[in-house]
Amino acid sequence: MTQTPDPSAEAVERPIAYGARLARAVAEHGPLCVGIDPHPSLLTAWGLSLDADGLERCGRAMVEAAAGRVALVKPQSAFFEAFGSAGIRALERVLADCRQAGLLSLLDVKRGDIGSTMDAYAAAYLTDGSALAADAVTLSPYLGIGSLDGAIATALGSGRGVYVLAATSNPEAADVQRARHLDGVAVAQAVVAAVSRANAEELATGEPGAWGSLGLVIGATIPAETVAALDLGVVSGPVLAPGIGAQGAGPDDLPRVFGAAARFVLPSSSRAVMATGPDPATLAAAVERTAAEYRPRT
Ligand SMILES: O=C(O)c1cc(=O)[nH]c(=O)n1[C@@H]1O[C@H](COP(=O)(O)O)[C@@H](O)[C@H]1O
Repeated sequence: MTQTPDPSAEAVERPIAYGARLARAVAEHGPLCVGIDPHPSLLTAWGLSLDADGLERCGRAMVEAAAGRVALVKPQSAFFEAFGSAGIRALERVLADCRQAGLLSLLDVKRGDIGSTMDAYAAAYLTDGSALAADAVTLSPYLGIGSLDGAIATALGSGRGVYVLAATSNPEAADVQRARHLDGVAVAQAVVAAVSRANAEELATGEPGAWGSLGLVIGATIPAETVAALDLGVVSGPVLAPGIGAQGAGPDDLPRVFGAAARFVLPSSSRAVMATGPDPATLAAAVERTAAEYRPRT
């Protein structure tokens, strides 16, 4: 996995690495990631119209509730794409609000394609000046982890990050992710190892002790057999852990699944938080309460 950005570009102006920016935000606010998943049923429950205007109001209200209370938010692109170009425009506004509020955005797009196509996705999501630019995106490695090399280089070169799916929270995932390579290593573990190696290379040239800019996605609901197939001792970057709240996992599941890597875990909750809206004060209180549940006890 190649992850070193173009050295000539670095010499001109080196942006602050995503891992360093994230570690700082987590130190300030705690590790909770609030998901922005405007399901149609949620728009209805919030009294909003089932169109791009409803989406935009919902998404922007979530940014307002999260800003200054958590380190990052994760808009789910699918719910915006479902409304076509007007939905994409709403997503652009939500991302612009994040930038303005100084709130890190992790755009959940789960892209994974051949390398040349990945370069176009990277231009859309990981390049300064793009209307859809986020601080990080989710990527799928299941066309081969090497197919993500170009997107990873683009992310690192612009001070952004990517989160690579390793062991996801859905029950169907085990067939592929727990399968073993000929040498016996589980597919999900090979993803963990490749991302961790790339982080080690990045960190070798950066601030000691900082987080790597490349993350993993490991569901907080994964079963014991999947946990047993993973060695997370090598992790040195963020681990997004969806599955808390609506999918049933809670704070007590994190040590069971992540062990010593728990210090890198970003628990992510969408529906459980959003269900408390739309009243802004109630929503902000739910964000704060959930964030407090996951902050390390001092
Ligand atoms: O990449 C993700 O965020 C993700 C990975 C995974 O393994 N499981 C998972 O649920 N997700 C996403 O996390 C969100 C789940 O939200 P809630 O179940 O409502 O908290 C959705 O946007 C999912 O697409």
